[in-house]
Amino acid sequence: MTTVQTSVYEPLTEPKAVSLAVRLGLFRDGAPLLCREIGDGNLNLVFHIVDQETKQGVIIKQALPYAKVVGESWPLTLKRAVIESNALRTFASYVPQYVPKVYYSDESLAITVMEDLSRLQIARKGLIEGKTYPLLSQHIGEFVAKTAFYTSDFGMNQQEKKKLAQSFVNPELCKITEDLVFTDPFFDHETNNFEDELRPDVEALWRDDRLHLEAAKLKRKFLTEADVLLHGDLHTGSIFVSADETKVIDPEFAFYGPIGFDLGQFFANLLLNALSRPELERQPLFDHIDRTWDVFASVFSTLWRTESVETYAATPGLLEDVLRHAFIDAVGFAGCEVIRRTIGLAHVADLDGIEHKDERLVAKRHALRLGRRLIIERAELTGTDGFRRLLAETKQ
Ligand SMILES: Nc1ncnc2c1ncn2[C@@H]1O[C@H](COP(=O)(O)OP(=O)(O)O)[C@@H](O)[C@H]1O
Ligand SMILES: CSC[C@H]1O[C@H](OP(=O)(O)O)[C@H](O)[C@@H]1O
Repeated sequence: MTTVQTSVYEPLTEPKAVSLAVRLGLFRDGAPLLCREIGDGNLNLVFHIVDQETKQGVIIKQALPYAKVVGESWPLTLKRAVIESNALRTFASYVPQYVPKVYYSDESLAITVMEDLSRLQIARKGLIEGKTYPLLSQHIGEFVAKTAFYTSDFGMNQQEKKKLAQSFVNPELCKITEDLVFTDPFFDHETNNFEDELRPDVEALWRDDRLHLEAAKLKRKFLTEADVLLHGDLHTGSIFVSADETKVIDPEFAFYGPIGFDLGQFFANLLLNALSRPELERQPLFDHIDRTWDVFASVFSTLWRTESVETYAATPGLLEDVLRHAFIDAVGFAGCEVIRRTIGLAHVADLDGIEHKDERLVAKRHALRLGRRLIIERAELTGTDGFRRLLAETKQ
């Protein structure tokens, strides 16, 4: 992967981002440039630089040496910028239509310079506004199927796969997920963050041995299964979308992990949006879950049958076994994500944005019951209609 190493690290400011863009020749000479730092995520700086005449823009994303959401007391590797730019390039080799173009990256500055996607909207924001995005699930199903298959031992040379997996060893970012998704919300941990009124519900989760056992099994999978190259944080805030285009951003958590993980994160964030809506307005979210799984299973199966490099791929029953386990795991991972986005460190605007406190608490209690059942009963779901059923059954 070509990542340049030129300068000594310093966090950029808006004027410095403009100077860098000019130095890199990203704009014509004398272009009237306007730069704004627009990062609204938990970790990084994002500079949007636009030529005021041509309206053409670029994005410079820069990692900070700490987690922005917490501050300097939480140091974090700058290497995540290299992981992010390399993941975007790797994904682009399979599904260029679903990722921003990377123009340049610099390891020392921890920057990725990429395509400006401002013409699109972050899916979480649009879904909160009630938009439906008819192609979102078809595109995400295809994105996950192709990136998973082509980076697996079935879709690429198995020696090359080991080398690729090595280049995506991402211990510090994985540790964040191991803690914030799989551990802290299930125990009385200082990173947790929830309304006082939820304490009895949360304490019940902390005492729930059955839940602990199943969450532990899912965490173990996340820790040990180097199956496919994952995005690693595929929530609706990591997806830009419009009526006809979808682009996945922010793969700094990329690593080799269990095939069901990205699907589970995506399902969970659709469910969190469903929980934030009146019942009668939830159908588009269920439709997205159904379609994501159907497209994923269909594209993955076709690639498996037509392009597999592994002798055993033709063994009757193996593909069905892989898909079945991917689904069960995705359901369980979705349960963990639903719980952590409700009571853990990093929340979602879908739930936190519910204005009326009583309604917000109702939705959050519902989320906790749903997450628990998804984790515990994951192997009993026979298809994506199980999400609908569990959401209905966990209503108070
Ligand atoms: N390629 C892009 N084009 C336009 N805006 C972007 C682009 N990448 C990121 N952004 C903006 O910056 C925000 C934060 O980016 P993100 O990659 O999610 O950062 P973080 O890693 O801190 O979560 C996004 O929500 C979006 O508004
Ligand atoms: C301390 S990181 C918390 C949380 O933030 C990440 O999301 P994003 O970078 O998209 O804002 C990731 O989900 C982490 O778990």
